[in-house]
Amino acid sequence: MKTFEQLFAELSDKAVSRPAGSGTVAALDAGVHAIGKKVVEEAAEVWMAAEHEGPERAAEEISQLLYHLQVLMIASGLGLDDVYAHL
Ligand SMILES: N=c1c2ncn([C@@H]3O[C@H](COP(=O)(O)OP(=O)(O)OP(=O)(O)O)[C@@H](O)[C@H]3O)c2ncn1[C@@H]1O[C@H](COP(=O)(O)O)[C@@H](O)[C@H]1O
Repeated sequence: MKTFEQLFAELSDKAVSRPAGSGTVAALDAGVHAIGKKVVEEAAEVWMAAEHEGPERAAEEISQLLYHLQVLMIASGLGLDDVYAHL
């Protein structure tokens, strides 16, 4: 288990170190357009899970949406504080 901040630190490191086989590196190389499409797809899956599939599936889909949002943040040059400033 990891927190939002721990995952963001891990993904930020991977963006720099670019380890072989990393899905995050592949997503970053695909670019903001492709990552954005993934965010929209995952958001729809969150909605469907929450409405039809129960809390456990909703939690799983929400974790995936948070992951893709973090990849989009990194691809856009945004840090945690840039987003937290608006919460
Ligand atoms: N938390 C996640 C995470 N959540 C979601 N995903 C990605 O999102 C996909 C889930 O999307 P879908 O539900 O659409 O499943 P899918 O259709 O089978 O996936 P695709 O065919 O679209 O890739 C997964 O296959 C992963 O590619 C994640 N990929 C990585 N992480 C974590 O990110 C860290 C870095 O990962 P790597 O960069 O791969 O090393 C590690 O701690 C991982 O646990």
